[in-house]
Amino acid sequence: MKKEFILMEQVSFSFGRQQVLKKVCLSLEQGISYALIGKSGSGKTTILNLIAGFLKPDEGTVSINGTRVLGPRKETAFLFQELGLFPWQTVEEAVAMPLKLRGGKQEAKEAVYHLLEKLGLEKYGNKYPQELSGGEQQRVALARTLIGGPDIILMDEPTSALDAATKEELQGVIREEQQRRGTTLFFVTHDVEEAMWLGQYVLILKEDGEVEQIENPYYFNKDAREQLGFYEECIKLRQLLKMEKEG
Ligand SMILES: Nc1ncnc2c1ncn2[C@@H]1O[C@H](COP(=O)(O)OP(=O)(O)OP(=O)(O)O)[C@@H](O)[C@H]1O
Repeated sequence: MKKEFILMEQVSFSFGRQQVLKKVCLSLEQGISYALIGKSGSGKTTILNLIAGFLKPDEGTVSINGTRVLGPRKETAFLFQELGLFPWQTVEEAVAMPLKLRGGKQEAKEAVYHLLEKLGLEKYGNKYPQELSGGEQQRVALARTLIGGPDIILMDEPTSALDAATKEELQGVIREEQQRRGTTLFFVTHDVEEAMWLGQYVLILKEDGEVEQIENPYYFNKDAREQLGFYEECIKLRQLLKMEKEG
């Protein structure tokens, strides 16, 4: 039987007097990738922050694997728009940071270079973020997200600032790593095509707080982007979002 891993039950949240989420329910399984889409301002990032434990619900509960989320947990990793790479840290130091914080030393270097190699960054170990392109910086941030073997990765529009080619490259790495590692991935995007490429399920956050879940038949299809059906599904999703805005 399928079992929920991340569970939001009747979650309401307000910033001051502005109610952002009203009785939102979500049930996500372990090892699956979920894309969250919805109109601007509907509360997608707020949901991410609640699962991350950065915000607390006013009402309702968020739990992970049966334990209530009361603050950030070390097995949850994040990749947000602001990458949080420090100008004084080399790529190697940045990627090793999560392991160092947990007390790993020599193993850290090996693990870091193993991952840098996987992400095509092995030559950049001694470079600083400002010496790298936007796409390379994103891959460094992704390496830092993956290094500790998190069981959940939360991403907020991870490719929105990238040009088309770099975006595709990073999406490829994210998709491959998620499928290989079986990490639970939950990400917010404005890009319907990205949702269909990286999400095994696409979740639509609606105005009334309802979340519609659509299974993506193209998720395990490597050639999906060469198929007309893939783009037809994207158009359908875009129309659903538009109806949501108009309705
Ligand atoms: N720190 C904050 N203080 C006050 N209001 C906030 C804060 N963060 C977000 N909001 C408001 O809460 C609402 C939901 O914001 P949120 O960022 O969750 O939406 P979103 O769906 O992710 O939007 P977008 O797609 O535009 O990124 C918005 O109206 C926003 O202005």
